[in-house]
This record gives sequence, structure tokens and C-alpha cells, in this order.
Amino acid sequence: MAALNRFSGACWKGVPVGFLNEQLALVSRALHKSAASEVLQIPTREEAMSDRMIAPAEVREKSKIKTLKEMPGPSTLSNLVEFFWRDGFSRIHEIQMEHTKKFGKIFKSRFGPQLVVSIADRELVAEVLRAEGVAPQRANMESWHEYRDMRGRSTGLISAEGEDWLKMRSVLRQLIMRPRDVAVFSDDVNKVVDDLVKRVYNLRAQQPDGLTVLNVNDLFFKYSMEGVAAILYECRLGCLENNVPKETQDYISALHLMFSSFKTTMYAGAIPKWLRPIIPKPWEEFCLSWDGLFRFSMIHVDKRFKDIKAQVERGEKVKGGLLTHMLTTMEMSVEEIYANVTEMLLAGVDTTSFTLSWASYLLAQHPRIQEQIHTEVTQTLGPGTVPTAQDVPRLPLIRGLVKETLRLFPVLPGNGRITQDDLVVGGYFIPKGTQLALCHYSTSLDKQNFPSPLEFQPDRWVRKDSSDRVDNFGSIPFGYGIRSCIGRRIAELEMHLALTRLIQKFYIGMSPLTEDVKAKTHGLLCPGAPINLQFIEREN
Ligand code: HEM
Repeated sequence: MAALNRFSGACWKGVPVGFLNEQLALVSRALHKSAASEVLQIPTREEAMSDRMIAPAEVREKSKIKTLKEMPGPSTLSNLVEFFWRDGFSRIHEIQMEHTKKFGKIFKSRFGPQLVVSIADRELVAEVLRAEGVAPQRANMESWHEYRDMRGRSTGLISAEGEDWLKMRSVLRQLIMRPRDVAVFSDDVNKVVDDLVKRVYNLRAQQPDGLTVLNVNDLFFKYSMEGVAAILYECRLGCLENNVPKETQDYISALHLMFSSFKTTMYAGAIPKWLRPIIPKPWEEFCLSWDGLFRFSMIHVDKRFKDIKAQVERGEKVKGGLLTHMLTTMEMSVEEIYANVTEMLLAGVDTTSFTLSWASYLLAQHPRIQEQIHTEVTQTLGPGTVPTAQDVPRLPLIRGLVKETLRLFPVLPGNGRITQDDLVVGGYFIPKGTQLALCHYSTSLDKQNFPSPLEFQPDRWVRKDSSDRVDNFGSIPFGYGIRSCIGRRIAELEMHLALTRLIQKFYIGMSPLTEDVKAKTHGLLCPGAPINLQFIEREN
């Protein structure tokens, strides 16, 4: 039997009504068979319903379905101690692994009133995601919705649900979901890469050895923000300049507030409204950072809108990218455009910068692999060629580098889904409305999914022949299916072009100032200490 089945209907005395209906349907199908069924002595409906009925194998299998009560998992108390006493919020990825080891590949945890079913098995993750409906829900976004209602703002792709989400997703997916859609941004991103390289020279020059860039994540944060804004706002923000403009600096502060006070913002959702007068800070900070993020997006969207209007008034042809398209077609309202660019910028900066930081760190830790990749780049592109989106398919090791980095350090170590139907997963009945946690960190490091899982092997993603399938649900850092990451191709373009150029220009070495850097969870999986690297210029 497939480990997952869909049921409709509620539970009746612990047995899902849909399940009973299915049994009745099976029996009824048998009863409506012709004479042949009489020869086979199919039982009557009454016989079938009696205790003496020998159920078909499928039905017998279903009767083994267990309830959530029978599912193993840590106690509420141990969870409380783990998270609030032992700072579990910064070790969510490790706790995921520990619980998988202890309780198996499906287990339940309770956080106050919230029950979460965690799934750390690649096949079960695949079944859940493959069986999704048309508008999957990731998690309860009540605090996000409350802020938006309070300020009269719209939801964007991350926070929207149902029809609203479906409408916005269908507009955006036509614009940025395929590699060839984002290839048109290649020149814009390359200009940002030019500035990244300049910035590396500039930062190195400030250090006594003339080689080291301290805390590379700061550099990559600015690169990612500049890159994603070049695409989303069709303008430059000046993040990589020596003097970052004030407006941009304010935005960076709002973004830092959102993430650095991750616990605070988590509590903002978790603290009941009636407690807010007593503990006001989390909710206030949450609103303050959203105000900053929205303000910034609105400035840039309004500016572009004004430019387009002026162009139209002058009788000029309006040309542009993503934002221009959204503003001229108006398939979404202006409020929806504000909300979407705000949420996309929020989703697109730290994710990309952490991945770039880890990728550079891994290259520095593995000089032999770095040389292999450098050889691939120079042999494929020739000396001094600036890579473009069209070159990326010819650089399998660069793609492997990004995939392997995201396998070892999936920025989102776990993803969520709220079940929209009653389901059976891994032999357990899971009622509609249950919060699922898909444990990507555990599956990525599971040796059944990836041999020698702790080793950094970018070439494990290079297909040797057509039968050699290396894509698997063990590592799906961008999610899967209709609700997967809409910015995936933008992120990949930014990372592929930046890494290729850095590898062309520099040998990336470990700085003596960097010790073994462990990952920590801070909303996202990020470096637990500054990564300081040397960028040694190559001679070609
Ligand atoms: C390394 C970079 C990135 C990683 C690893 C990443 C990962 C993810 C993941 C795991 C999800 C949830 C998918 C799911 O629930 O199935 C997601 C959603 C999303 N991401 Fe990304 N992301 C990255 C970069 C970006 C960028 C650059 C943007 C925007 C330009 C972006 C925009 C979004 C949005 C808007 C959603 C919500 C989609 C929806 O609900 O329809 N992401 N991302």
C-alpha cells in the first residue's frame, strides 16, 4: 500500500469516515458484479459488514493505520527545556537530527497548543509534496496577516493563501520560474558581479595582509541585495559602494531587525494578543521592521511608476523588466505589487548570501576541489571571458557546487505544510489541518540518500550518463511543486555568475582568523561565526 492516502471526511469514533466509505465502496463494487461474482461467492453487504468478513488485503492493510496518539516523539516538557532552556532555537537543525535518530523518520512534537508532525524520510516527503492540492499552505501566517490588516496592506506570495495566492503565483510564475526567463537579467546581474569583485579588492586592501576579507557574509549580503533589487526594482541601490545611501542603509537595518530578532518575531506570533500590553516589545519590533521593509519597496515601486508615466506622456515606448511588466499589465493591484516585491526581497537576500558564504567556505576548505572547478571554468570559458546565463549549462561543477552547498547547508533546514485533507503518511492517520515539518536537513545528511553524506562532493551532482539520476527528494533546498521557491532561478543566476567570476579571478583560501565554523539556526541556517577568507589573485 502506498504510505500516503487521501481521505475526505471527518473521523468517526477514531476511524476516518472516508476510510469506512472506501471499504463500503469496495464491497459495493463487489456486490454489483455480474454472475461471475456469484460463482466467486462475493459476500452480501450484511456479511461483508459482519465481524466474520475476511477483508481484502488492501482493507486489512488499512486497518493497521495508526493514530497520532501512537506516533512517537519528544514530550512537551522536554521540548520546552530543549528550546527555552538549552537555546534550541539556534540548534533546530541539530534537534531535527537527534529526534530523527531517536524517534524514527516520522515523529510528533508539541509546542504549546501546536502539534507538529515531522517527516524525515525522503519517500514520505515526496509523497506528501506530490499529493498537494492546487493551493498548498505552508504554515500559519496569522501574525503576518494581522500586520497587513492593521496597516491596510496586501499579502504577497509568502503570506497569501488560497485564491489570492493562486492569482499572484500564476502571474509571477510566467515571469521568473524558468532559467530562460531569468537569463534576460544576466547583464544586469553581471554589472553587480563587477561591483562585487571591485569590493573584494577594496576590502582586501584594508587588511594588513592585503588578502583577507573579513566576515564574507557581510559582502555577500550586500551583493545579494543589490542583485535581487537590480531585478525586482530595476535600479541600483549602492549596497556595494563605500558609502551606502541612507535609504538603503535604513532598509538593511529593517531587514536585520526582522532576522536578528528572529526569536522576537517568532514570539510576536506566539504571544497571545492579550499579553501584548505586558510584553509589548516583540510585536512592536515586528511591526517596525515590516514598516521599514514596505516603505523601502514603496519608494522604489512608486519611482518606477512615475518614470513609466513620464515616458508614456512623452510618447516614448516603455521598456523594462519585471517591475515594468507588473506595472504596465496591472495583472496585480499596486498594493499586491508592493507586497510581492517586499516579500521577495525579504526572501531573496539572506538565503542567497548564506549560500554564497558557505560555498566560499567549502571551496577554501577543499583546495583540490576548488582547483577542479577552476579548471572546468577556464577550459570551458577560456581566459578572461565574463560568464553569462548561457554558459551555466556548460559548467556542471559550478552547478554541482551550489547544489552540494545547499545539501550540506540547506538555508531552510525544514519546510512546512498544513495538510488540506485527511492523509495517511507512513502508516499514520493525519487529520486535515495538521502542521507538517519536512525535515530537509536530516534527509540531506542521510547516508541512504547520499553516500558519505558529510563529504563535500560537488561532482556527485554531475550526471555521468542519462540513467544516473542524482536529483532526489533527499535534498530539495528550494522546495518542490506548485508552492516551491519562486525566486529559485534568480538565486541560481546570482550564485552561478558570482561564484564563476570569483573562481576565475581568485584562489579562495582560509584565513588564519577563521576557525571551524558551525552552522546555527537563526530563522535560516547560517554560519555560527564570521567566515574570514583570503582572496588571492590568480595569474590569468
Ligand atoms: C539560495 C537561495 C534560496 C533558497 C534556498 C530558497 C528556498 C526557498 C524555500 C525552501 C521556499 C519554500 C518552498 C516550499 O514551501 O515548497 C521558498 C519560498 C519562496 N522564496 Fe525562496 N529561496 C531562495 C532565494 C529566493 C529568492 C532570490 C527569492 C526572490 C527573488 C525568493 C522568493 C521566494 C518566495 C516569494 C517564496 C514563497 C513562494 C510561495 O509561497 O509561492 N527566494 N524559498
